[in-house]
Amino acid sequence: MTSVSPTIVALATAPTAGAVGILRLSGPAALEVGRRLAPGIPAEPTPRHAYLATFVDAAGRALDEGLFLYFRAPASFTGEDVVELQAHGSPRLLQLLLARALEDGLARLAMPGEFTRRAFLNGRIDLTRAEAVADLVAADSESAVRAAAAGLSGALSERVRALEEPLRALHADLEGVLNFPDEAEGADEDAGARVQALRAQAEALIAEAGHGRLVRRGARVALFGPVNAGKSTLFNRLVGEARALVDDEPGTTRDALEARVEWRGLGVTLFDTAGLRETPGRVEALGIARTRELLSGVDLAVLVLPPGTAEADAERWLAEAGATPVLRIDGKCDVDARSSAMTEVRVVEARSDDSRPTSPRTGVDAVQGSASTESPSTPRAPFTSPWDATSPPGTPPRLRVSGLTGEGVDTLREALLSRLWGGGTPSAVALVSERHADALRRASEALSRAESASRLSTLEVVSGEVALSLEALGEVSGTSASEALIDAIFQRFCIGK
Ligand SMILES: Nc1nc2c(c(=O)[nH]1)N(C=O)[C@@H](CNc1ccc(C(=O)N[C@@H](CCC(=O)O)C(=O)O)cc1)CN2
Ligand SMILES: Nc1nc2c(ncn2[C@@H]2O[C@H](COP(=O)(O)OP(=O)(O)OP(=O)(O)O)[C@@H](O)[C@H]2O)c(=O)[nH]1
Ligand SMILES: [Mg+2]
Repeated sequence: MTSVSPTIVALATAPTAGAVGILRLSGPAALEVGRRLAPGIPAEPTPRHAYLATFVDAAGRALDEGLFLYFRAPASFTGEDVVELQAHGSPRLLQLLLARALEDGLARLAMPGEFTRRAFLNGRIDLTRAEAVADLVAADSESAVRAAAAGLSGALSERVRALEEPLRALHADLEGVLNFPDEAEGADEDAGARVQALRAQAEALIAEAGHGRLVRRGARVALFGPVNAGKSTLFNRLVGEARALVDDEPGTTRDALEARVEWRGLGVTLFDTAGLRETPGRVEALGIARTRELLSGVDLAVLVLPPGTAEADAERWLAEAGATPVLRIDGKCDVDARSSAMTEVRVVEARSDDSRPTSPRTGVDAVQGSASTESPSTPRAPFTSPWDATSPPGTPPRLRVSGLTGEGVDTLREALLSRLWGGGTPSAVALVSERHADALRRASEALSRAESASRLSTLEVVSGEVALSLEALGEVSGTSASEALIDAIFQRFCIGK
């Protein structure tokens, strides 16, 4: 395969000015083309040795002085001969070098992802690792970097293999019993149990796809609630900059605003939205319509309620989020509730000598695990804890936050992370993509059919389903990926990768 591939060339670095820019060649003519650009290089250069060389144009005029690297097949990234010219990072200079490399027709421009595709086709990396290369290039948060790096070193690949190998062994056992019933007698005995165990493993991987998506594209969190609740003030506080306009006039925010932050390595896109109210003006109503649309597409909505909000109103605002999970908080908690209070708050306050709920971990608004900076068992004076000590017994405590003073904001951040992520750290995740999850689902479904067939049907049927499951799994690792699937995967890469 290596010897018939045409030689490809592309810039391996971004087409913007940088300290160094790299032109990379892969294929049988890589060295020849490379030496035309760097004639001072010996005909048989030492592999992996960095030569300082003059790069020249077709007329032999110097274009740059840079490093020349040769990797001899198969000990290279692609498994083919690879040559790199590491030049100064002028985009124009690199264009000239690229044009020169193409000039004699010995090499053609690489297609997107073609270097990595060759690494895959030449057996250097499997499909999940090739995908991790693209994930790493696209990573824009620490958790995305770490998860992709884990994928590159084989985290997902190994888990898929831990599924694929026993499944293949099972298939071989079943086929053995079917084809050589005498020799292989009994090899199918525990088939049902083996299938079940493998299916559980597949399901566990599928369950990680949600986290994979969060890590890959970051979480989306929107602040919403009635006008003037202090959403924009809180947004600015969470972002750490005065991004949103704040004013005491209700209806200040019209267009939703977004900002990207990184919390504990997790990328989070925060949205500030137009406040909701019953009788908005025309333009404001448009903003409110946008708020509703946005709420339907986020991972988590934060309902910011001003002090003294009546429960019936709170319920109404809650409903605006539709199916999106909501974390409800009491905003402007620095304001003395008594001055702005409505009846409900007074009723609750009359009971403020009630002991705090024993655990804030129950219910939807709870902070889980060590993420909470507030120990639920520590007794505290009323109004100093970010957790509302005055919540009626039996209801989950609500977080009290002030965007103005910053009170409760750290706890809110942890509560958001814990709701988005649950326990553990965002970095320790296998990046299961939608593509992987889809193939794993098909593998799991086939196993489920195999499992019932093991009770109700013939061994042929069981074995057939196990084979289907293997085929679906092979789409994850690449062992049975079709040309079309491989095309689709590598087209997402950038040129030069
Ligand atoms: N300059 C440069 N930096 C780069 C790359 C590159 O191609 N060029 N890479 C491109 O993505 C990444 C490094 N990936 C690489 C992966 C394998 C091999 C390689 O030569 N593998 C051989 C030998 C292994 C060994 O010596 O341990 C092999 O697998 O046989 C090289 C780079 C990131 N940095
Ligand atoms: N005391 C106090 N005042 C606050 C707090 N947050 C906001 N405010 C004030 O409340 C008013 C409204 O604040 P915004 O942050 O603009 O409220 P909003 O929810 O974004 O309002 P709209 O965009 O109009 O829906 C401003 O005068 C803020 O200074 C807070 O935590 N405590
Ligand atoms: Mg606002």
